[in-house]
Amino acid sequence: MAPQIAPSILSADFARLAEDVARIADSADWVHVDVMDNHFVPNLTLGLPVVQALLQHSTLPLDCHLMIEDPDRWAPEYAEAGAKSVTIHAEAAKAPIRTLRTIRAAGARAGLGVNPATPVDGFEDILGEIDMLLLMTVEPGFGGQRFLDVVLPKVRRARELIKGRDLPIWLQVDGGVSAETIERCADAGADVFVAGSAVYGADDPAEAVGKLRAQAEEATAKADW
Ligand SMILES: O=C(CO)[C@H](O)[C@H](O)COP(=O)(O)O
Repeated sequence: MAPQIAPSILSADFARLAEDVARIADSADWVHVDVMDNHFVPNLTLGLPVVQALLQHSTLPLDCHLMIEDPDRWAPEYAEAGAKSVTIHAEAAKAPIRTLRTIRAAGARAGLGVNPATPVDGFEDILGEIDMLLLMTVEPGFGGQRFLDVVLPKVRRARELIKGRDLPIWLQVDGGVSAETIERCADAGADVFVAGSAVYGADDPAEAVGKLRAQAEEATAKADW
């Protein structure tokens, strides 16, 4: 799959979300929405009502990343509301298989997210339930953090597992993805790139997306996976 860019609105202006989403509508593939509950992560952002409102204004599909304590309860609601991708965290879900299946049944792509210190090998047996694996490349909770290089071997390992099973699973990296780090992520095997501050911190967010995409495409073309 060609690399996809998913700007995170965590770094957008929360008072002008619809306008900030419109700024990347012609250049990005997804709008990445960070839902945080101040329990799973030490930050509070937005929830279902804001996602429902954004769905009325976005021409891009929404990729909802639930950094919340009870994803089993809430994930199906995001999918039913119209989010095209819903990611739950492995560290938080109590019934991940049931929840992933419910997300799919509601017509959305089912994502499983893991924090930097969570290994991916334990999830090999449930890869068939997943449409996207999200590897956090910072500790979740805040935008603008420094990329954790220590996660790159896990990106490689995840790509190997996906390839070994010949499954059409997307591999997303999230956190500290920028012009400085995106090539290393693509080289290791990522194909969906979340970028918050690198996009919304730029003077021209659409142009920033285009540059990130070009870098990811070039690195992917040279990669050995
Ligand atoms: O999930 C997140 C934080 O938990 C954000 O999506 C992520 O950090 C994006 O922001 P940036 O690109 O600035 O790191």
